[in-house]
Amino acid sequence: MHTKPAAFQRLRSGTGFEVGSLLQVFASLLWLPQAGLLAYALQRLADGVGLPAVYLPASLIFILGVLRAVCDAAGVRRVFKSARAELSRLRVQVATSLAARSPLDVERPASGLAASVMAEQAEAIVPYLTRYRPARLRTTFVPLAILIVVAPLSWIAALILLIAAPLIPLFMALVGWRAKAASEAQMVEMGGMNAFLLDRLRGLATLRTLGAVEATALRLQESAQSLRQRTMAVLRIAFLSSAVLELFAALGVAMMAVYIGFHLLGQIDFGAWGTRLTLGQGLFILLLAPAFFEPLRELSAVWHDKAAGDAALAALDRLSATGLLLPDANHAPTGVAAHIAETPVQGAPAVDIAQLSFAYPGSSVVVFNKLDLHIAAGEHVAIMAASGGGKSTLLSLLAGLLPLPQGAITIGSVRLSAQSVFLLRQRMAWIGQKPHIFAGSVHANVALRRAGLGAAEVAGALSFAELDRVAQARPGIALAEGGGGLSGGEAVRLALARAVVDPHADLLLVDEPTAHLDQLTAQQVTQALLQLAQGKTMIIATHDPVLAARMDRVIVLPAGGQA
Ligand SMILES: Nc1ncnc2c1ncn2[C@@H]1O[C@H](COP(=O)(O)OP(=O)(O)OP(=O)(O)O)[C@@H](O)[C@H]1O
Repeated sequence: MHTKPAAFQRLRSGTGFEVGSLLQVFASLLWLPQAGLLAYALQRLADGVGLPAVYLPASLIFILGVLRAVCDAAGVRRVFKSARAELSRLRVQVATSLAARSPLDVERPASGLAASVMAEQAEAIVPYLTRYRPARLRTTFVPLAILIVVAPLSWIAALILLIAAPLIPLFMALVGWRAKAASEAQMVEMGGMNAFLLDRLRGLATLRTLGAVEATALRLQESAQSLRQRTMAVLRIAFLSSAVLELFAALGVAMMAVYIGFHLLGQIDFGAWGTRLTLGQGLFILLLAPAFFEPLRELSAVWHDKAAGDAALAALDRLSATGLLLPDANHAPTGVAAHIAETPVQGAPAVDIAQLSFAYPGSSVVVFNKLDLHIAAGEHVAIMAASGGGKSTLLSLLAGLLPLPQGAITIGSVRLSAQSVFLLRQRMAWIGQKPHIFAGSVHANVALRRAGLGAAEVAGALSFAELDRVAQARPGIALAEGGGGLSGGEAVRLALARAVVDPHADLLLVDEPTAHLDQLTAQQVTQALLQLAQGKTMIIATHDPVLAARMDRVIVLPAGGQA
């Protein structure tokens, strides 16, 4: 069964669309009085009444022409503006649903694919809304209006239109199925290629050192070739459908011309309800015949816009499919700044974990089974366990980056829940072993556009993290995506600087800060961390016994997470 994508059902056709599309339909319908006046004027000329008699109809034709152009332009403008607004709304919707997914969700769409669908493929929705939808509305009204006007003059003319017209949508529906499948295949290929390209570009250094650049280039070439074939398939269907429609439309108009011509010459004297058509009436029908097929031809020309639009909506839907969600995915906070300002400063929080059980959805590994832990306010603890023992998972659960587990996590006096997690996150700072560095200046990477962070605060934070002596870490220096330009230890210290400037952070969650660092750098990072953690609660996941020894307490997670 053919089901429409969910985004399609959510697609809003607000008043802008309706008014705009109706204006375009009205503009098309104005051709009827124009054609009537034109036929009348020619009839009068043929009657030999002289040129002055046609001045009035000619002026009216001109006025109607101007009105038509104005209505059409206004309609197109309104529809276009609404379509762009609708596209922005859909993008926000998809971005929100992507942001609601846990960063630990292994099924999250690849960044390249998400970027390609949201930025590039989603654009196909605009022609779908601006061209296909108004064309469909015109096809509903204009041929019907022409049929109603022509039928009382000649039943044969009406019959010709009636027979030729249904063949067109019938054929289009058949082609439409193929067109949609072809467009979907093309978009999947395009998204796949973008995802592959982005992924490999990120890992170019690895590929080069392992001598795998050739093989990657070959794979990319195959992908490009496949995309080319799929694009050609879409174009072939688009050309085929247009060609067939043009044929039907041309045949319909030709049949009408033959009938009217022979009727006016007296060769065919039936079909006009027992009378004979005048020259004016014949011309009127002849002028309307192409206008009858016009919306249908237009619909066929934009048929592949519909197919591409449907495919783009389906791709957006696949992106917004729910996966591993953040606890507050369905509790979008409003008035963020106000919330932060309202957060009472309570001093470092204690952390209580009671009967905590957790397994990743779809995984048979039980990471925690009824774990109990108490970390006192202001305490600095090291969490140690074998690799895969759940250290990072515990920190992620505390930070509300995974769905709520069974059992209770209480931070300060507030229990972690869908409602509280947003506010609780305001008082946490997360420092990971591989902090994400955005492409941009060091200043931007530390400030992260947070309110109230000027040059002085950022400089202070860099000095605290002992980055002020590193030439590559001056505030104005540009960093490459992924931290290019900084060493591993410098990147961790940059993450420290990010935490330093956060006045609300009194619970530090730190994931293996000294992993892969040399002894001296590890010592510097440890020192900076301890300094930062003064008066704050700090939980560090680590394998490093030297770092662990500097903490107030070491907690070893047993296998299976059972306390
Ligand atoms: N995103 C995920 N989806 C499913 N399972 C996961 C995910 N992340 C980790 N796991 C699994 O959960 C368990 C705990 O992993 P976790 O990363 O918390 O361990 P860790 O103690 O931090 O390990 P390491 O010291 O190697 O960093 C492991 O069995 C791991 O395979």
